[in-house]
Amino acid sequence: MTAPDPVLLSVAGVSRRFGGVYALRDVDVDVTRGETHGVIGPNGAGKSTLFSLIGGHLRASSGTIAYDGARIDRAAPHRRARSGIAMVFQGARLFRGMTALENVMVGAHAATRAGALSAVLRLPRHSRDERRILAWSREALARVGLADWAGRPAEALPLGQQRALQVARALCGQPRLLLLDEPASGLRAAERAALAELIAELRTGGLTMMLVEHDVAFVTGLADRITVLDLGRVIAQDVPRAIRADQRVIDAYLGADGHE
Ligand SMILES: Nc1ncnc2c1ncn2[C@@H]1O[C@H](COP(=O)(O)OP(=O)(O)OP(=O)(O)O)[C@@H](O)[C@H]1O
Repeated sequence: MTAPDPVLLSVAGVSRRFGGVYALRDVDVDVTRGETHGVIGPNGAGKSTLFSLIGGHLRASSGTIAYDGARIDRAAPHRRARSGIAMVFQGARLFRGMTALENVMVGAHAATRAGALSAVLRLPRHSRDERRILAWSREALARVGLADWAGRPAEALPLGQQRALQVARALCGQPRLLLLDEPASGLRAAERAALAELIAELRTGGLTMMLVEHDVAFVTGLADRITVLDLGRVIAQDVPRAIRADQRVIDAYLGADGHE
């Protein structure tokens, strides 16, 4: 028997143009199973574009994206989601007027055939599906440390817990690849630390993740490897310690003293 390919996601030679401007140019990124892969770069470097290409919300102008050994670059976003790619979008909203648990259940419905709309409308559903979704959702809430918040209105949660709730929503589809787009933005130091702990726990549990962040210290503390983008190109790809010492990265991004 052959061992499974260690690479879960392979972005190869990917470019994306908007008009005459390259948002990404000839980008290669491999994410191995179980890895936490950081993506950093200054404003406009192409980080969000890369995520949108992986999630299927944008199409590449050229290049290929493979996931679990198969090309996905022509697949619609919902197909990618069902194959196990989950995203926490930058600035994603929660459903107001719903509890934390209901918010997660809507996410679970979106990841199953039951459909998010029937969840929102509370239409009659197969009770077996329903029980399974309830169990997954409770499990996802517990996994992010929000079990005690299940019955509270989502909008009443502090910002740090709202971010954790978004992670729970992504987790309840039982993804194999979780993409996090600037999950720490706007959080205070203590909330950031709690989120970092949550991501570290998910990593220990074997989940493969891609983490886009402006906060370089946040990424270097969590990632196994980091890809640095600048003006749409990969300028470095290495372990965090090497990234911090890389002269091209310091020049482009980190500043002379090695900090952002
Ligand atoms: N829909 C679009 N139409 C035209 N240009 C775009 C579009 N989306 C992105 N761009 C351009 O592509 C480049 C990369 O943008 P992108 O948002 O991916 O960068 P980023 O690294 O995520 O930046 P930030 O850190 O500010 O979010 C930028 O020059 C941006 O102006």
